[in-house]
Amino acid sequence: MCIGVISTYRRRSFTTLTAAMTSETTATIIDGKSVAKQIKDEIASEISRMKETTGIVPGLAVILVGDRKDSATYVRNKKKACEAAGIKSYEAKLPEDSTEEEVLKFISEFNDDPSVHGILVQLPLPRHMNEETILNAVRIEKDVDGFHPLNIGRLAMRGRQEPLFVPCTPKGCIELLHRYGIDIKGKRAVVIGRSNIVGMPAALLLQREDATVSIIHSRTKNPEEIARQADIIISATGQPNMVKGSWIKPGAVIIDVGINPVDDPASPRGYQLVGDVCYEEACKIASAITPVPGGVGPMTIAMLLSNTLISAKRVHNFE
Ligand SMILES: Nc1nc2c(c(=O)[nH]1)N[C@@H](CN(C=O)c1ccc(C(=O)N[C@@H](CCC(=O)O)C(=O)O)cc1)CN2
Repeated sequence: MCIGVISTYRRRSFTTLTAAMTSETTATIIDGKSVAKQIKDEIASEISRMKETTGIVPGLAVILVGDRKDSATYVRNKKKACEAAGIKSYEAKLPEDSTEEEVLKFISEFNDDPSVHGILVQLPLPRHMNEETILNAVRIEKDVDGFHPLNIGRLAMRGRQEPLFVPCTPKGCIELLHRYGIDIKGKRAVVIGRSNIVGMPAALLLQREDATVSIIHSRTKNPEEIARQADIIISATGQPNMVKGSWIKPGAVIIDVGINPVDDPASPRGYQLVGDVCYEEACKIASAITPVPGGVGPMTIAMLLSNTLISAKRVHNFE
């Protein structure tokens, strides 16, 4: 039984379970951790070939503002992953009470530094800062997070200029589907959540892959009914265990982006991480599912390395 928060998405509850839910079917577990490792190995060997033939070392600059523990962990993990792949990392750590101007100054320095091929501002920023102003200051050629409005705009406009980078988490979701041989073309896809970082770009990527896409958000009426039509669900709401078994069509593929801490005094950290989707229930109904942890999370960092390599190759015309 999955226990989650009561969310605005859940307007009515379903009492009848589908037949598949009571059967013994078990979904394929989409192992993001292994896929991410494989991709990071592929990137490391490409970087080593690039270094040998041209001497070029890709560089990634990370800007961290404030003292959030989770953000500090993600930045540390990004740095470690860069080192292992042969990417040089540059770091700017600023205190919580820094001004926007101070952050913009670092962005400007990294924008002008030719050894930096990618710039990333760790999110969320402190509340007194304007995220848009800061993300807009990153040169689009170095926007390895793909959050610049020009890159997002290009993602939305097919047949015109292509985005230089695609946001890492949604890119990782699609990569998982590809690497598990899951067809997207012509499928009904439902994205739950419409954030700029995950939900919206995930929906844009799915429709670029020729899926028929719906987005469920906090004002959607009857979200269960819409979700139950999906062949593929990508959930990115940050609401623990919100998507119950009753939301899932038998045989659907579930990509769970949520990484939600819930109190667990028995665990060494005092909490455990759960997804947006009630995993136990979903495993009995879906054909494939990403676990939390070990699903989409590790792909975010693998895609960041991939975008940094793309940037370095583009700057130096390396094939
Ligand atoms: N500038 C950005 N900020 C943020 C992004 C982003 O893509 N760019 N995404 C998230 C945080 N994030 C990377 O920054 C991130 C989150 C989670 C993971 C991950 O590997 N999670 C593990 C569990 C980790 C744990 O045990 O604590 C997993 O899911 O298996 C990597 C990166 C918000 N900010």
